[in-house]
Amino acid sequence: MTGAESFGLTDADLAVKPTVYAPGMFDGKVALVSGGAGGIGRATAWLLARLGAHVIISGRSEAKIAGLIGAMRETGLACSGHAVDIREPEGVAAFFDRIWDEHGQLDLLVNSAGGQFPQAAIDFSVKGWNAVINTNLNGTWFMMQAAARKWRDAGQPGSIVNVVVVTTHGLHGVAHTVAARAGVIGLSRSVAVEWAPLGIRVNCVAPGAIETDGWKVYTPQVRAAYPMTNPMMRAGDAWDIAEASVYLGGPAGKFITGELLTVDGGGQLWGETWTTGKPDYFKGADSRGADRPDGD
Ligand SMILES: CCC/C=C/C(=O)SCCNC(=O)CCNC(=O)[C@H](O)C(C)(C)COP(=O)([O-])OP(=O)([O-])OC[C@H]1O[C@@H](n2cnc3c(N)ncnc32)[C@H](O)[C@@H]1OP(=O)([O-])[O-]
Ligand SMILES: NC(=O)C1=CN([C@@H]2O[C@H](COP(=O)(O)OP(=O)(O)OC[C@H]3O[C@@H](n4cnc5c(N)ncnc54)[C@H](OP(=O)(O)O)[C@@H]3O)[C@@H](O)[C@H]2O)C=CC1
Repeated sequence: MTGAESFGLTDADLAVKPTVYAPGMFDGKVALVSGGAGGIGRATAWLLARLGAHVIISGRSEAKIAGLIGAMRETGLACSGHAVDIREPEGVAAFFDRIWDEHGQLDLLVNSAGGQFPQAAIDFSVKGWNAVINTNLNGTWFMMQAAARKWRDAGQPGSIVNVVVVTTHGLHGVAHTVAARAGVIGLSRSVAVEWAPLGIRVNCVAPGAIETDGWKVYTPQVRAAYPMTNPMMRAGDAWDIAEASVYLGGPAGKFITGELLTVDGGGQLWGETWTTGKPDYFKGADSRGADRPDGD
């Protein structure tokens, strides 16, 4: 970790971190990264720009976007950005109009905007549930549909990568996001078929514990236990997800669509993820208490 208030890779790291990909791989291409000034989106934006793409960065905060654009332009990379709330379909549609006005093309959309707060599902408020579903399911869909309409109307091919969450085991304390991301995964598989005739590929990347500023919603005790989420006994970094997204979304993935790539250090096979802390119940039989309502 880089300090008390900031987690994960810095712009200085991202400007020089070695990559497995060839320079110039995205020359002449335009890529859009939603949540592009966040941790995973930021790494993806740096990687795509370093590989030659003009990268468009979106998010809600103008200030965060401006900071990233300043840092990337200082190193000579091509980028631009706009504040767009993915939950607003009209704003999203206008944003894609602007992209086509300015560039006349888009080759890759990486949907990294998203997030949730940790809470026991039984306590979710209606507003909290809606905030997470609207952000992660509806917002991702508005971005996907707006991109696909532009590609269809322009007769251009395109590629979408949706950054989701691992949904295959009972991820504790974030049931709202698991519901939303399972929706995105199902949606992606369906439109991978519907949009194949349009030359549009749609894939998902499911990160495990990846150290970013997104971790600020978790307590220090919860964060300290994230290495226990997988058999490698460590967190991943945003570059792991950026390189996976580029693999699926770029030329290496040209025969891949409707796929989900899990990048979690083996966490689906072994590990424990407790986003609100490990409940006494799961610490062993002795801590269950005699009054457990198990029907016995
Ligand atoms: C292995 C790790 C697993 C995954 C890790 C990652 O993904 S990390 C990287 C991912 N990055 C992130 O996760 C980034 C951090 N997450 C977020 O920014 C938000 O969770 C968001 C994505 C929903 C933002 O949507 P937004 O701007 O609309 O949100 P808002 O702030 O305005 O709240 C709306 C309503 O939600 C409710 N509510 C909110 N918080 C809590 C809470 N703690 N407690 C209870 N309830 C809470 C509340 O009802 C609130 O309304 P109120 O009562 O205030 O009137
Ligand atoms: N880090 C991890 O361990 C894991 C992350 N993920 C997922 O990966 C994705 C990226 O996470 P990460 O980079 O770590 O988190 P961050 O919180 O660092 O980045 C998420 C970005 O999403 C943007 N965002 C949130 N809501 C909206 C919205 N309504 N409209 C537009 N932009 C929005 C935020 O930008 P702004 O503040 O400007 O609105 C923020 O920069 C998320 O979907 C996350 O849930 C999944 C599993 C694990």
